[in-house]
Amino acid sequence: MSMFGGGFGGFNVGGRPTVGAAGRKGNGLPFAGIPDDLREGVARLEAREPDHGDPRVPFDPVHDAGPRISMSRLLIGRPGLLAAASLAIGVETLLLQAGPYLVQVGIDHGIAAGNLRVLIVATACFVAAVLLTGVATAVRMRKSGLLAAAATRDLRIRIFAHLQRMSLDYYTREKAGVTMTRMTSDVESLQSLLQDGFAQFLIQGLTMVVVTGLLFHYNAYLAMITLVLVVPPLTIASLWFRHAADKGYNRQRDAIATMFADLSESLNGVRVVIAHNRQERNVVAHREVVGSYRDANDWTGRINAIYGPGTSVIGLIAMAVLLFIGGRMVLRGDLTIGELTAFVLYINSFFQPVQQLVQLYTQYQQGKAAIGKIRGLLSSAPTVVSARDAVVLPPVRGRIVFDDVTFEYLPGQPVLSGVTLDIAPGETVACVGPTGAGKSTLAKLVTRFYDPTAGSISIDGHDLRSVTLESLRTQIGVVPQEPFLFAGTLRDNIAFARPSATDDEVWAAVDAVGLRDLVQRSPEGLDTPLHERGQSVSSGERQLLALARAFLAEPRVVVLDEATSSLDLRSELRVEAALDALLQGRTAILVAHRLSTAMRADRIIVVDDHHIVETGSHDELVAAGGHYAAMFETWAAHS
Ligand SMILES: Nc1ncnc2c1ncn2[C@@H]1O[C@H](COP(=O)(O)OP(=O)(O)OP(=O)(O)O)[C@@H](O)[C@H]1O
Repeated sequence: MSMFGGGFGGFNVGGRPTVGAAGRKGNGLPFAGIPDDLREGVARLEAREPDHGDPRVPFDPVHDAGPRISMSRLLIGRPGLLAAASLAIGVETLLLQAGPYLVQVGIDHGIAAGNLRVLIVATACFVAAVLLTGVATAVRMRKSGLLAAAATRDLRIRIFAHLQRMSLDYYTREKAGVTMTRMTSDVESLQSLLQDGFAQFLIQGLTMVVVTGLLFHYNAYLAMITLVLVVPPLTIASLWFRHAADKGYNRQRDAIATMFADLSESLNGVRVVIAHNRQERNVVAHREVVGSYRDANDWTGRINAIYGPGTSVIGLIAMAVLLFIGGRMVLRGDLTIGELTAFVLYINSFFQPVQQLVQLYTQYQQGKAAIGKIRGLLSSAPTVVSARDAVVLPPVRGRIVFDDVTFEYLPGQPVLSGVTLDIAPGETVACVGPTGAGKSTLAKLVTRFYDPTAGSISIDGHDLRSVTLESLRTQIGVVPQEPFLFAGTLRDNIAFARPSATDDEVWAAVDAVGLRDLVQRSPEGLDTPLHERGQSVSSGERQLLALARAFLAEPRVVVLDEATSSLDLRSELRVEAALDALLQGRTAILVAHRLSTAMRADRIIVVDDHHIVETGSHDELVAAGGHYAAMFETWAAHS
């Protein structure tokens, strides 16, 4: 098991980029070093640079190796911060309850006894208690804020690492928006719970204990009446609320996830939406989704609206009853006015926590629902993983063998069945056939995006399942049907599989696919930023960039799913020339949508009805007069 930092060489994820040896030699600068008069300024700047520390996320490519997520684990993850925050909470709570006691002392021993000195001391103590409370609150907020930020940062990285680990089928199954919700709204609701929720929970709970003690200290009889009047109705109301809130908050989290999913789909598909005039319908559909979210909120709002004021009324009635009973005790001389005042003030401090705890319970429910969802995500395992005893695939020559391979996306519905194929090192095999025949699926099996349901695929005699995924994928270059470009520079995109590539190597790849023009035309050359998903380049250029990316990765085997979008003749010729350069000396599997591409291959296989129905060179297949010959005839007649 390797830590993130170790796995990525010189870069410590979440921390500062580590400085290379050359950089260190020159006092942090590669060339002349830092002049003495600037050194102090640089030291100051460096000191101010945020240090993100060690994210403490163990990375395992197979499982999420971290401990099971739970509220208590998140809290005790940073014991120092927790201890400091707890201490501040204790001080804050006790100081907050000093007020009514000092009022009682001021009234009974100051005002009623006519002693100004006592009144002044009581007032001064009151002010001091307020100031100290302020300090304790500040310390508590700072420490719990740090605790929450650290815990949620670790959690975010852990979820992200898990998403990197998941196989393709997960992303086909799960909506991107739902996954985004786990990373955003769910983690945020946990953050607010850790930052403020738990501290308040402790403060209010502790306050109730302290105040109960004080009520008994002032008058046990009155305290007993308070408990008898208040505890039974509060318990019944709280049990009801707990049950109702559990249901409500789970519903709310699901509704948020659905809303995000709808939003992200609309944003990703915005071009199609505009082109097909779907805006109005989409608004209607989104209104439905937002409507269910509103309903979920409405439900939780309604139960809060019953519970909150309900407990208030119980508290205030109890206060009125106690004012009457306590007042009679004062009249009889069993209680001083100061004691009654303090008692009534403390009753208020007894109910306020109940009110607060209601709000906190709401927050706790949200956090608990979020933890459940995150735990569900983290416990889902990738379906395609390196076996425990997997070996590193040595450099291959590139012989690929399909041995009686059957594959089903859905149980009982084979997409490929009994496929047997032997591809020689350096051979280019084009895969043709009708739409939906299973050509792309065949290509995905070679890159181990999926594992065969039955049979096996091997490369140079190694079953794909017996070698590590990393070593397999470094030797297989994939050019997908819809090349994806990332927001970043041209260089970042071309050197995606090998970020350490030198400028010369990047330029060699650019030249190999004939993109020098584009790079030279771009305002900042290789450093020109591309827009998200490469929207700022044409689709032909996107394909060429994807080919350059594969070229630079120098794989032994190339799997290329040809883009279906038609290009103008000039672009098509450029793509074909780039393809020739890429395939030179490599084993290649081409999913060919254009017969002109298929014709250039050493061998063509025709996939239809889950099987390879024909195989041979272009001339052989045309001469055989089968499926391929018919396809070729139709194609020739239309071109
Ligand atoms: N993730 C999936 N889950 C379920 N079925 C799938 C999935 N991906 C593809 N299929 C189905 O498998 C079959 C083969 O799909 P595949 O993409 O391999 O076809 P293809 O021959 O490459 O088609 P095209 O020429 O249109 O690209 C299709 O019927 C498709 O609907």
